[in-house]
Amino acid sequence: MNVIETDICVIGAGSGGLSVAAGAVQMGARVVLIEGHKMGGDCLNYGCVPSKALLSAARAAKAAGPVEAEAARTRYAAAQAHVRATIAAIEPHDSQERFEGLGVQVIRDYARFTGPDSVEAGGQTIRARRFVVATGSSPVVPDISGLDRVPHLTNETLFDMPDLPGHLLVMGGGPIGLEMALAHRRLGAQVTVIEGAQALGREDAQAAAVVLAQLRAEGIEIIEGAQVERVSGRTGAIEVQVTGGTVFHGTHLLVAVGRRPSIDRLDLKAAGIRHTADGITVGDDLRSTNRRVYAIGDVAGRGQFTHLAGYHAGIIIRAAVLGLPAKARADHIPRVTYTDPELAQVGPTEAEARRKFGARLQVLRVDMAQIDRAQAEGWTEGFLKLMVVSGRPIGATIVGAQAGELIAPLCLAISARMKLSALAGTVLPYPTLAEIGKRGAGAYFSPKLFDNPFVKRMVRLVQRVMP
Ligand SMILES: Cc1cc2nc3c(=O)[nH]c(=O)nc-3n(C[C@H](O)[C@H](O)[C@H](O)COP(=O)(O)OP(=O)(O)OC[C@H]3O[C@@H](n4cnc5c(N)ncnc54)[C@H](O)[C@@H]3O)c2cc1C
Ligand SMILES: NC(=O)c1ccc[n+]([C@@H]2O[C@H](COP(=O)([O-])OP(=O)(O)OC[C@H]3O[C@@H](n4cnc5c(N)ncnc54)[C@H](O)[C@@H]3O)[C@@H](O)[C@H]2O)c1
Repeated sequence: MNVIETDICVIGAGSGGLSVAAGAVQMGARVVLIEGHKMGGDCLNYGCVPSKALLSAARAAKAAGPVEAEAARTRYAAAQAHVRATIAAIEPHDSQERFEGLGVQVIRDYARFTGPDSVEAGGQTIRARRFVVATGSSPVVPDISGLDRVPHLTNETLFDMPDLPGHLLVMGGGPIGLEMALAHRRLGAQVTVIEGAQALGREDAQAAAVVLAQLRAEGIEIIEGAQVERVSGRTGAIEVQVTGGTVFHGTHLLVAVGRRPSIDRLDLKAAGIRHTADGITVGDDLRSTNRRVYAIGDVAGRGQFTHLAGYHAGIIIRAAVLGLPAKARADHIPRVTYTDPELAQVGPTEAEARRKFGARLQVLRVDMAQIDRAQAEGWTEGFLKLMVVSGRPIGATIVGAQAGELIAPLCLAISARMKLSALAGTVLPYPTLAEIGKRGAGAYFSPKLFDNPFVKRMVRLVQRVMP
């Protein structure tokens, strides 16, 4: 068998793996990149990109107003075409040709470890100084009675549906379930979300309530506390039975109940790499139990976001390419659910911050309705919560129009561990929605300035003596 010797061997050409490969090769390392399926991974082909493209088409459909069934089907076909066109526009950036052009040796096959310092793929053995496992995750299809016999969709098949479903049943009220529920509702389907616990249960409860109320107002049925126990039927006539015996009827079923790390094909044992059900076990340095091997992105079990995989890639470049010490932080990683309104979070929620900081935590709240631009646009639903400890922001929740954009300056402030005074002192254009962050920071200083007897005495004194 042909043996390739290299500096860095990256397994998985998705968000994390591509970033490591591009960075490492451009900095002078020899890089082998192994991909078993599509270049670009989940985000480009089955995740962020198609889901946001479908949501965009759905927003346009809502703005255009309701149409008859036949027109809705045509509109759905156009929305799917927009999804394909968006992927096609981004694809070249993640392509084999581009990476080979950068000097990366690309092997198209599934890789498996054959020892602590070797993997096999494409009929070749690859020995590397460092390995980076970036194999991502796949949809969980739970062991529910009947599900193995009933046709169901996941994020890997949803974007290829030939026709608009009449009534989409969505199992799971997490970000995938709710984003796709909204997209399909706006494109003309009936939609029922069946959630075993609480929809958006990981999020700030007040913020989640704002989103859920709006989704229900758009006609999406959201059932909470309803664990799916049995599934039966066929495409066109599907029945889902939940705890308590209630049965929901629909034409199609989307399973969106979480993700599992993609490790089955890797033979991790052969390389002495330990893992749990969440993913490959790594420390803050992202090193596995085999010191030559790092794990990043979804497969590292520390969160499932493209920007997290990209951040991990930067840590690897520092550690494995430049040989510098590097540790991954987790306190500044944002997330956004792209419903309407959007829900954005960076750092801990109020409840998480209270558990950690107790009485040291101060929470500042600004309602969207207090922002002039929000009034002008009619986007008054939602709020900002700013979690502050010792004069520094440590977390922020924004729910409302464009929350995903509005969270950016707070991500910067938390990531750079800036003081609130920096936010409060920034001059922002008026009238913008972004003023909400500055208003939150201002709310921290207002009582200190305006309700302070010492300040009032000082001002009286200054006014008396000032010529
Ligand atoms: C519907 C949906 C919407 C999403 N929306 C967002 C969003 O809006 N924002 C966001 O930040 N995140 C979003 N995500 C999450 C995001 O897609 C993932 O966090 C991201 O893709 C993880 O990147 P990764 O590099 O870890 O894995 P991936 O991008 O999944 O790449 C892993 C690659 O490894 C390959 N592979 C697996 N096993 C092997 C092997 N043994 N050998 C060789 N190759 C292998 C796979 O084929 C794949 O190409 C969404 C996910 C889904 C499912
Ligand atoms: N906008 C984004 O950034 C974005 C979008 C989509 C996905 N993602 C990533 O992908 C991950 C996975 O998303 P997801 O929505 O699949 O998973 P999730 O784990 O976030 O949510 C799954 C939901 O399904 C429910 N559930 C589980 N079993 C059930 C059952 N038998 N019956 C009914 N409900 C059940 C859970 O209670 C949970 O609320 C996310 O956590 C996120 O990291 C990110």
